[in-house]
Amino acid sequence: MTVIDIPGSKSVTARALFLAAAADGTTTLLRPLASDDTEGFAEGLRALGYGIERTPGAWHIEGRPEGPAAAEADVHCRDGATTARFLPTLAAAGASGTYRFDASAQMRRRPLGPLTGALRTLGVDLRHEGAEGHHPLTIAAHGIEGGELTLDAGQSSQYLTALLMLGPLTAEGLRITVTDLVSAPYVEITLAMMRAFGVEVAREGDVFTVPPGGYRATTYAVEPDASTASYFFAAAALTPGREVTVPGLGTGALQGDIGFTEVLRRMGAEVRITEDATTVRGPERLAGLTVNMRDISDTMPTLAGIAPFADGPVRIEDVANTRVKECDRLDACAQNLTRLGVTARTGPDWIETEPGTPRAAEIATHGDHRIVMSFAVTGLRTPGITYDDPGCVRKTFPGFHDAFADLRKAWRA
Ligand SMILES: O=C(O)C1=C[C@@H](OP(=O)(O)O)[C@@H](O)[C@H](O)C1
Ligand SMILES: C=C(OP(=O)(O)O)C(=O)O
Repeated sequence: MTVIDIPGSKSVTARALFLAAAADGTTTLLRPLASDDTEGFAEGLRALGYGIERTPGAWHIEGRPEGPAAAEADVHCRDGATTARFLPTLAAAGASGTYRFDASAQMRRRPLGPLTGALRTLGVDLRHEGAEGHHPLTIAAHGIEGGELTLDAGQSSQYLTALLMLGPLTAEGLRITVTDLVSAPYVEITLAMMRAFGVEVAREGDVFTVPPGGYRATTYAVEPDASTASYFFAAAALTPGREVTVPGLGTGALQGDIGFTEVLRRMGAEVRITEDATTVRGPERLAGLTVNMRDISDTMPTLAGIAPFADGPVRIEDVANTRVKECDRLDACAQNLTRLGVTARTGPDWIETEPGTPRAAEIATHGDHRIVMSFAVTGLRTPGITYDDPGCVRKTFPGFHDAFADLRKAWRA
């Protein structure tokens, strides 16, 4: 059995930073993720005037229920959509101040129109410099009254998460009716974490009612990142008789991406989930399958990376929004599988692969951490895979290559 220590969850760390910054008091965040996305989030908070101190294994955030301390700020959100969507929302709730937000070239292309539209509906003074619904943008904060909203979160659940977290910072609270929702388990993370910071959201079907009143500071332990864990679980699934155990992700895990292990189970892997750990053991043969990954689409590339080794076709459905992530992931997966000599087809919201024997090639990463990490799993069975930008793993897991090399070494021994 190989025990893997997976760094903290990006999604949980980003939410915790937002909630801690807005809370009344100082929050201690245990085992936060230190990666480009979350460092970018913390840097943005500092630019807005929030105090963050670090001690080994912990970040301490001074909450400011009244909003940013800075009267003006220029915030670069890097390549992180949580930063690019959550931080402007936090700043908009401030009593006064003018804040400009920009992001990487890819993040500028990624949409946030339904979120900026909703903020404007709430009376936020928000101006785009270029295309509507895209970075860069400037917000002139003057507090938010609150009220009713209708939101289409069919392209990204992050719009809904941002508005839910905003709710307690408005004078009257928010009532949000959601007409469509993708990546639904991420909203469950949001609701659970808001509860940990003292706010109970009432939910009736598609309607979320968020009370005013602000957040309470707390001590919060970040669980390991379930999407990151998927590469190690997939590695076990690809290696008959090998086991990977990830402590800290058990039956109580907040992240929906732990559901990737259910996909591996359907393919034949043995999966054991206890209260505080998940273990995957590789089967003799991997079965093909058709699977809907709408809820867990960050793990779509992970499955694409091992799909050629299944003994039947693998078809992944309902993942249209993976086309507006760090790259167009459906096209990037198909392109790289083709480079490896594997037959892959895509449609508007699906990808399908045929069984094959990948051969060495350079992976076109498109700057996407998940493309690198997914094809690193393929590389367990395909010597000679290289990447045009291996360093882009820094977005969520700067230590990935070392951790994966350690796994390979352990299994060779
Ligand atoms: O809320 C979050 O932390 C996230 C939500 C998901 O995005 P979408 O809702 O845009 O699919 C996921 O892909 C992303 O990595 C993190
Ligand atoms: C899509 C991702 O990130 P984000 O949307 O937070 O930039 C991801 O980490 O796979």
